[in-house]
Amino acid sequence: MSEKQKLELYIHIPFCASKCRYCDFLSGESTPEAQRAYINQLIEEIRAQGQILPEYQLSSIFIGGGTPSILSGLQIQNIISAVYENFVVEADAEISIECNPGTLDATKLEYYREAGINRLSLGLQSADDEELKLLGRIHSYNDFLHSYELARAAHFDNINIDLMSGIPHQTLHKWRQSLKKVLRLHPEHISAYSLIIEPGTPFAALYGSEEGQKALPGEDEEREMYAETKTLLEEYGFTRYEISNYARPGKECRHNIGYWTGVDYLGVGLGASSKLKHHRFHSEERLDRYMAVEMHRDLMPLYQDLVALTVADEMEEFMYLGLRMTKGVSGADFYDLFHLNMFDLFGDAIRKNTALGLLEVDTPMLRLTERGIDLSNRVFADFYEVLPRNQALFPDDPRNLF
Ligand SMILES: C[S@@+](CC[C@H](N)C(=O)[O-])C[C@H]1O[C@@H](n2cnc3c(N)ncnc32)[C@H](O)[C@@H]1O
Ligand SMILES: C[S@@+](CC[C@H](N)C(=O)[O-])C[C@H]1O[C@@H](n2cnc3c(N)ncnc32)[C@H](O)[C@@H]1O
Ligand code: SF4
Repeated sequence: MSEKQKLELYIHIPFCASKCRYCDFLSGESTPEAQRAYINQLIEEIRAQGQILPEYQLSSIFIGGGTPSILSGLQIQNIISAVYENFVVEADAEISIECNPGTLDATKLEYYREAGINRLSLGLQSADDEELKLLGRIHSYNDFLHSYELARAAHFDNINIDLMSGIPHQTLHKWRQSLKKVLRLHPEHISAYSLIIEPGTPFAALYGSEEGQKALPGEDEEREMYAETKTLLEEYGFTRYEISNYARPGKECRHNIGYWTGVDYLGVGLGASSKLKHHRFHSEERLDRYMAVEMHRDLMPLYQDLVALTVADEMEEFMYLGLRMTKGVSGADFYDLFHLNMFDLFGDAIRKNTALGLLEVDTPMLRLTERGIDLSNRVFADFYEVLPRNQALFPDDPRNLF
């Protein structure tokens, strides 16, 4: 029997208790009936996808949202059972679920464990109650502590905590206080994101204008927060392995590493993104239309913005996604995948950014410098749509026809 290919599965749960004021992810309030109907449709989709992708086996499953922990433990278990019934799942697969503080209880956690979930991601965002209120979160720091203790009591030994810096009126001191409170709990993983003011959110109306921006920490302060995060977390035994992600040894998130290293992934549920068989697409984003897809008949109505990736697209992705990781990208891995020399192919971008002190070469690795991490978007832009898209470069690849 031929060996199965590696696939990661993302499962989207688009429900939240209430909408946070900064968030533009695909999620909203709903009724228990709507949630039940959605889960039935999601399970139909999982069945249908399992049937058309028999050549794959799952190395990770990530249940994200929205707020997956708003569902009952049994509902989550039913979703995961459907995955096991329709896909081959590797024995040591990483199975994560995102949980919001204040929505967990011991029973839900018991169901999660029984279902095989082995990693929890808790969205704390801030350990300061004033900041939580300003963000529009439903929980207090004490609610979070309670959820965290329940998770430990249920023997979860791989817990991530999401935090956000750059919150309006946040100072370096306050950020440090949040980090320290969290570090005292000894989680295995911390994601520290910078708040992005997303168009169309209440935060965009409040803080998007020139006047509003004055409430946000300035660029220098943000950079200081960033530097402080690394210093403090390293003191506590964490390593930064990606621009926003820190882990204790061996606790890096395998699912997210897959996104940055070009592993195929399938997203199921409303608006989920996929990269599969040299194509990129995402699922229908409108709930009524998602619910109307006849999963057992034809999945095509589900797929939006389907694009075929050329070899050049995949080479560029290898660079600008791989460079997000602090260890960088390997010229040897590039050669194994594409049979070309990464340092020649991207010579201009590499020379320019090494001269600027933003990239460093440590053969066979190429990685961002500390300064390069601060200015990563500038570096990534030099690897985006720079290769020629013609037959001459890759004469044998059938994907050039696209
Ligand atoms: C989409 S949420 C889902 C998890 C869960 N509902 C929660 O909020 O805790 C995943 C993470 O994205 C981050 N996030 C959401 N909106 C963001 C924004 N505008 N800027 C930066 N990070 C954001 C938060 O840290 C959040 O924990
Ligand atoms: C911002 S990340 C947070 C991960 C977290 N820090 C951790 O270590 O587990 C997770 C969010 O990204 C989004 N996401 C991840 N994979 C996705 C996919 N394939 N399609 C759509 N959204 C996705 C979801 O909104 C999910 O809540
Ligand atoms: S709980 Fe998470 S997904 Fe829901 S609105 Fe808030 S940040 Fe967005």
